[in-house]
Amino acid sequence: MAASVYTHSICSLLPHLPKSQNYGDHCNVRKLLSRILDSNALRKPRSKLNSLRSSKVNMDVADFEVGKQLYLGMDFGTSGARYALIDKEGEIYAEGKREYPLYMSEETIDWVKSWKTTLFTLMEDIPVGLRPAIASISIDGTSGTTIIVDSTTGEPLCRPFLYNESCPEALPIVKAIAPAKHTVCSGSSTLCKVVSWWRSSIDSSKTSATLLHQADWLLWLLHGKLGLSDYNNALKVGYDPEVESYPPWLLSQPYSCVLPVVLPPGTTIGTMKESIRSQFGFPKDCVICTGTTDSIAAFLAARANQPGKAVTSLGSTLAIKLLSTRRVEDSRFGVYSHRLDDKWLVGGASNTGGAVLRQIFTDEQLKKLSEKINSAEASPLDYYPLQDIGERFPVADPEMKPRLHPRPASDVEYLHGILESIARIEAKGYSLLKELGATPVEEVFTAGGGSKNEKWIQIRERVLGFPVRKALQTEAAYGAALLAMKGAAAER
Ligand SMILES: Nc1ncnc2c1ncn2[C@@H]1O[C@H](COP(=O)(O)OP(=O)(O)O)[C@@H](O)[C@H]1O
Ligand SMILES: O=C(CO)[C@H](O)[C@H](O)COP(=O)(O)O
Repeated sequence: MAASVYTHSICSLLPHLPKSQNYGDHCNVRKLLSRILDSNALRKPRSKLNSLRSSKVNMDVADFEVGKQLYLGMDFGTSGARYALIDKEGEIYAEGKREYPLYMSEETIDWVKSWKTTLFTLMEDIPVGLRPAIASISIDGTSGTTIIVDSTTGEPLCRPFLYNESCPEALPIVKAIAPAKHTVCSGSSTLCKVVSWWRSSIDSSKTSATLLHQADWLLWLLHGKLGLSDYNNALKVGYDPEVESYPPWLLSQPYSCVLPVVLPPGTTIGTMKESIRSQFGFPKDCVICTGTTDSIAAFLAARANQPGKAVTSLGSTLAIKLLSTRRVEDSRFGVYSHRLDDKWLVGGASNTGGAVLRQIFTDEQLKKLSEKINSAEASPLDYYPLQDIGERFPVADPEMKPRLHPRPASDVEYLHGILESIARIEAKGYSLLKELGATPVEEVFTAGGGSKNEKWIQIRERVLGFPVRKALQTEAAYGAALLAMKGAAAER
């Protein structure tokens, strides 16, 4: 028992490893722990582990026009959280970011405490002089990050299941009830996580539980109404955004009692809790709106509004979103469609991406080495960059192994090979969407931390074969702020 508890606790340390994987035969648990504690994010001495901050006020508060309304978006990504404060013209008044502080208890990261602390730390970073003008707030989070909470208190009943964790033991049960190739038929789906929790929890928890996603839970902290989600976050538990309801095959399950009420993204839920409002100096009519997922917020930020336009989020993970007039889903390849008003955002999320780069290079090294890459030349190196075993898209294979060798003597060549290999995965993703019937891609905008790498954009344009450029707004927090603006407009 001790071993399994310990393994379980290590699992939450290494979110990129499948939850139910038997670490006994994969690696020494101590080695896993030393790896996460040695990673970039944890190199600072414990005393320095308070969250690192950067923020920018783009307008002089003294010039702020009285009566003007501002809209606050917050993005809770993989490695940290950001906020953007904009006006109705989309002008950024202030923005900031915080890395997640790591709270350890018995070798386990307390992600819920980290996210909650980061939420209120970000709110403290917002210039006091601008807070009275904030009309509405929305939040995006990582998709499929699942928190089962007590329906009365909102307190988590177990540790969260992170976005890229997999519960393969639940997959046969889900496949037995869902239509073939449905979005939930993936080990990393929210429904597999709910089934996994349901099978392992005691009866008393079952009757008093509610499912929330990361963004839902953070928004609940601000508005205080439990059990509300949006149809982007709820997609992977089985909600059908086309008919705006859960399907009968899901409602007939015993665990359907935990399912949240689902609203469109950017819907006003209510005003901010008075205790928080008065503590931070927000206005009495500041409304909290339903959120979305991080890669959809990044798409919204890019303002790509024509079918055929796409956004690739080069964050910790590679997520692609193509605006299509046709809905496509095929869990065999990790392809699903999110609804965006009357169109569909077709795509998927790979486990490749920036987090693999960060395991090998610091951001400063990435910048310096990238400058030396000849982006016009194809790299002969063929990798499949993953942090560890398991891939979600464009191949849904929980057993896929990372391939990052042979490593050349030159770090410039090595980085070139990794960036080009990730570009090939991106290209495979877009050609797969076309094969499955989505509107063919014409142009790709780039969001996320990797969007600052001009050489990578040039490599990707060569590999993809169509125009690739950096989005005007590359932060998902900007997209969440646009959702807040939508919610406030609906209130007027
Ligand atoms: N110059 C760069 N070139 C390529 N990738 C970069 C560069 N700078 C940062 N990154 C990558 O950006 C990622 C962070 O992007 P971000 O959008 O903040 O991620 P997330 O929100 O998913 O945590 C890191 O994993 C890092 O490797
Ligand atoms: O990789 C991820 C974290 O960054 C998420 O899976 C990402 O949100 C993609 O999910 P979705 O396509 O549902 O937005």
